[in-house]
Amino acid sequence: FKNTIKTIKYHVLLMSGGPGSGKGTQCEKIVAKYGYTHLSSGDLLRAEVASGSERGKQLQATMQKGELVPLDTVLEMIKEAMIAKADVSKGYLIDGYPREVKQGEEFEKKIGAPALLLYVDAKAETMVKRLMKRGETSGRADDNEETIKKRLDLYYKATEPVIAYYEKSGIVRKINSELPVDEVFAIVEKAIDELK
Ligand SMILES: Nc1ncnc2c1ncn2[C@@H]1O[C@H](COP(=O)(O)OP(=O)(O)O)[C@@H](O)[C@H]1O
Ligand SMILES: Nc1ncnc2c1ncn2[C@H]1C[C@H](O)[C@@H](COP(=O)(O)OP(=O)(O)O)O1
Ligand SMILES: [Mg+2]
Repeated sequence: FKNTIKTIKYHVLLMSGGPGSGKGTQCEKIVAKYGYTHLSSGDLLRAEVASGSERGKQLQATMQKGELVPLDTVLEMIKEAMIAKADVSKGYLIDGYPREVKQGEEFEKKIGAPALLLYVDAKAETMVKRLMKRGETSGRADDNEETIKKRLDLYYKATEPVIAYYEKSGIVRKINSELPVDEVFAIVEKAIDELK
């Protein structure tokens, strides 16, 4: 694995922001326009849960509490998914990782340096409102009031420092996600088009 991952020569974009800020929504639009490979850590974890494996059961319990699953598990999943797409990928869009500074450090060590971090920013009040609405239909075990509160707390405590960590390398672009989806995407497009 180690050697394979080093041959990845395309852009790696990170999508960061709070729960319900609109990461997944913007990722879908990015994939449609730019053809990047979208890897959502949450989706990868939920797929493992859906498989019914023993590991999946443990992950489900952690996610239901709004806590972070072990770093090694999620990084290994992302790495494997990246390698599986290495031949066909035009670039990678990593959604939901890193969620803590340590995850960022390990990513750099084991995979490489990202080209851009899109910081999808919305107010806490907005995020809660969107997640409660999403919860009406998402079927997600973590889209309930109690877990949402924990996820938000953890976001401010563990994930926001990740953004400060990457700001030092000048790759952070802040995206105002209070705007309507298409207006948010216009800002995203600008940030991506500046690459190269
Ligand atoms: N700019 C926006 N304006 C209004 N609603 C939005 C916007 N972006 C996302 N949403 C809605 O908010 C909810 C959470 O979005 P999602 O993309 O799943 O966020 P995340 O992946 O960051 O948790 C979804 O129901 C989505 O339709
Ligand atoms: N990088 C990561 N490290 C640890 N746990 C993670 C993780 N990414 C996702 N998880 C776990 C904990 C999260 O609360 C849960 C859902 O993640 P998600 O689908 O990315 O949420 P959202 O899109 O609402 O921000 O999965
Ligand atoms: Mg998401």
